[in-house]
Amino acid sequence: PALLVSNQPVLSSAFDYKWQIDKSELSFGKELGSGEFKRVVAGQWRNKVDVAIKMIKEDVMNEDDFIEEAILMLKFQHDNLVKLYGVCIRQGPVYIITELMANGCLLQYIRNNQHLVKKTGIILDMAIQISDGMKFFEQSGLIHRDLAARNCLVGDRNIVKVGGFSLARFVPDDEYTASVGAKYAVKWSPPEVITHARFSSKSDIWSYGILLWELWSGGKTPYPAFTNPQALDEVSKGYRLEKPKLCPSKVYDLMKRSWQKNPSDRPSFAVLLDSLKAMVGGDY
Ligand SMILES: CS(=O)(=O)c1ccc(C(=O)Nc2cccc(-c3cn4ccnc4c(Nc4ccc(C(=O)N5CCOCC5)cc4)n3)c2)cc1
Repeated sequence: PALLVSNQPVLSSAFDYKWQIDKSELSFGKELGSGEFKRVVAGQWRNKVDVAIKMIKEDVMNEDDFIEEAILMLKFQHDNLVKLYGVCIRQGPVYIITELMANGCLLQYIRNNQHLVKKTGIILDMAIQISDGMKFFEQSGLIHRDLAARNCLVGDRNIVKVGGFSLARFVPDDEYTASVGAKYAVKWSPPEVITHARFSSKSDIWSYGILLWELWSGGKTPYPAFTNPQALDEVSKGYRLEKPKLCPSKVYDLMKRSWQKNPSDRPSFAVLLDSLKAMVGGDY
């Protein structure tokens, strides 16, 4: 059941006063990134708290979906999920105010810090933090649907959190088929999502396996030699990403388990987390 808010009164009841931020209390800094539907700008709240301000691009995205993301962030808080501070819902376009992650998206961070790939302990810890956040998603009955390095964020001291809840949805009780033909990240999606839009925590697990590959390959795009259609075709015939040079074989084993064709043959985030934690200290 979607947490759809259809109009202002419902909206303001969804976010009681303490979650509502007055725009006049915000100061705006540099643009951090901008996507098709929204911009993200650094800022300050009451001139003392560093924040990231997500602004919906006027009329290209319906506000309800945007608000739904904020409601999910509000209801599901965890140390490894980007924290919601509040929303601005009056005074024009809606803003989502979150904690500012000082080092930006994980994909760019890994690309800009290639030396990290040689530091197995640091990359392993990043992988553990993300699987911790995703285990919470899994246990909450939430599906992220767009897990990738580009949707994770890096704070200070290599703290990593899962962000980009925009496509997150609840686990469907029935056969969930999202609007077919909707735009998904092909190279991060398992076969059952591409062919039947059948999302589940097991499709998030597949994406997490791809994310592990991104981490250990220094932020390369998966299936570098293939276009999206070619990758689709090869994967459906059983082809899988090779082990990145610096990736420990035990981690690669987890990637391959995450890419089992049959969703129920893939591990849970709880199992992945325990397996990764057992590797800390060098047993990989
Ligand atoms: C210049 S680059 O390397 O090509 C590069 C390109 C893109 C990005 C990026 O993070 N994009 C993006 C897109 C949507 C939302 C978000 C995004 C969403 N957020 C939610 C909470 N916090 C953030 C946040 N924080 C950022 C983003 C960028 C920087 C920054 O300016 N950096 C440059 C210097 O090195 C540290 C990072 C610092 C904090 N960025 C971010 C970061 C670096």
